[in-house]
Amino acid sequence: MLQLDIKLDHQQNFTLDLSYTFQSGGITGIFGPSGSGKSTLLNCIAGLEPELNGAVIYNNCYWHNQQQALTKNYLRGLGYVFQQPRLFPHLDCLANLTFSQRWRSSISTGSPDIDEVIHELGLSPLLSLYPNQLSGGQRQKVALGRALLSAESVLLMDEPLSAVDQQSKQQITAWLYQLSQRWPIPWLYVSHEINELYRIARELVVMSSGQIQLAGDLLTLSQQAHQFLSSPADAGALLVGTVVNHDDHYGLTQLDIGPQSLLVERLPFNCGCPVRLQVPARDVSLSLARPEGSSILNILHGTITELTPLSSHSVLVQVTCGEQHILSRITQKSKDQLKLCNGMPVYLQVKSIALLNQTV
Ligand SMILES: Nc1ncnc2c1ncn2[C@@H]1O[C@H](COP(=O)(O)OP(=O)(O)OP(=O)(O)O)[C@@H](O)[C@H]1O
Repeated sequence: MLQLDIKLDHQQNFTLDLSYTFQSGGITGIFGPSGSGKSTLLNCIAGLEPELNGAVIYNNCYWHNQQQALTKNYLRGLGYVFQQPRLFPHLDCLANLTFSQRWRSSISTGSPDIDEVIHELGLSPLLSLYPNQLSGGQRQKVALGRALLSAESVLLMDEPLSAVDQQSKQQITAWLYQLSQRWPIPWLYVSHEINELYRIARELVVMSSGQIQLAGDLLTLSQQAHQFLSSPADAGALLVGTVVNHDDHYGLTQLDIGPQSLLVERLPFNCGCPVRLQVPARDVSLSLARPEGSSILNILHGTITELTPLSSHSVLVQVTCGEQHILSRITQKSKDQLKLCNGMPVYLQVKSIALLNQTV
């Protein structure tokens, strides 16, 4: 457990001021606009902010109290992936990966060994290469591996996959999620991509102007996270479903989301498997009567629970279906023509559904 009650002034331009407890086990996603203080928060934990005031307490041990660092940063047992990979240029990949292992006093339960890190990050062909022989994405993977192999107490990850291609990103986030389930240490993961956090996080912290605006269980907070997106086009709902049936003839899988079902492209999971799904708001349309003769397979019904103007021309509509919420982005004109308001029953046509994670 990592407890923070901290304050930091950066030359009177910016103040970080927050109190929060990061639990062990499961990833806490840190989200917020540029300049909201996400990196500064990680640096405070890492002992890299000399002006820090307040308390940083790891498992009842004060790392920092008031204006004094009580545990040197290299003795905190941290794994830290910085925004820039910061590899040692004179060491090859293998030596970079293993560099910090010599400082480890113990190996924490559930942590990965070097073979697993090399395999999961696809580093085998790179081991004898030097940082200047690597692409940006490859350098980031080595930095991630180095952090995972050096961490004993806390993992700090500042946009660790921002330079990695989409396919590798999906594979790596799936692995990091599994890892976070078996390795019970606090794990802070900064990303600008809310979908990346929807894939891996258990908790979400949303920051703005150096303060925490929202914090708690990811599934609960995902309903409000769209307020903080820089682009409304990214808005989408996070849903939890369960595999109930496969239709091999049509290559489809049926997922239950509460009392209603969705059909998605055939998934390689057994019945009963829980999954996290994302439904982009731009791919959900609304109608007052059940649509007939549509090629869209997924038609749900629910009740409007929130209407949020996104601009003078578009509106984000939250529709509650059982205990889950789906977002639909429509035009202001459609909203006016249909006379949509809170409490109104509507049908939703869902055009696309993305699988985020194989488990909840
Ligand atoms: N050493 C410093 N001296 C003065 N101001 C700083 C210093 N480091 C950061 N800041 C300021 O602190 C604020 C928060 O910066 P920080 O890097 O923590 O934001 P962030 O949320 O991580 O942003 P991004 O998402 O762009 O990485 C910014 O206004 C920045 O200009």
